[in-house]
Amino acid sequence: MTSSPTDPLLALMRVIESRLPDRGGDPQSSYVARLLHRGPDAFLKKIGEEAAEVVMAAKDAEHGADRNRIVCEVADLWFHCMVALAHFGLSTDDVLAELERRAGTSGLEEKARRSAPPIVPTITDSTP
Ligand SMILES: N=c1c2ncn([C@@H]3O[C@H](COP(=O)(O)OP(=O)(O)OP(=O)(O)O)[C@@H](O)[C@H]3O)c2ncn1[C@@H]1O[C@H](COP(=O)(O)O)[C@@H](O)[C@H]1O
Repeated sequence: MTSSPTDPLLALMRVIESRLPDRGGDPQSSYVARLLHRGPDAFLKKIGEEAAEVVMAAKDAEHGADRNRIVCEVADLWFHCMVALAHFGLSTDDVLAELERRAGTSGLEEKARRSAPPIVPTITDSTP
């Protein structure tokens, strides 16, 4: 377990999970249940939109606009990603565990490892 029980991300994750269709989430009374009921296309579209809004808020902030808009847009993006995680039976704990796994490994090192050419075994000719 990566997060503590008081972690706001964990608390929100549990609320989102409680809105899953097989947990009785009601699309009439819950935005999350409605998104989950509509299926992946609905929340994946929102993730794309919210990601674009993060970019726009950051570009606006570069030109003097309120930086707090970035916070709001990132919150919307995280929230919709969490809905996607719940749909696929995953949670913020899985993401935090992956980030923990990466801790201490330089991003440059990791990038170099990803783009390294595959190791091809050398075949030695043993015919007499
Ligand atoms: N954190 C959020 C949260 N962040 C954003 N949103 C909703 O996400 C949508 C953001 O979409 P937009 O900004 O594009 O607004 P919009 O144009 O109205 O959205 P669409 O019509 O395109 O869906 C809005 O409807 C927001 O209300 C959220 N809805 C819910 N939560 C959390 O989820 C919990 C459960 O919500 P319900 O399932 O609705 O009870 C809530 O108590 C909150 O803690």
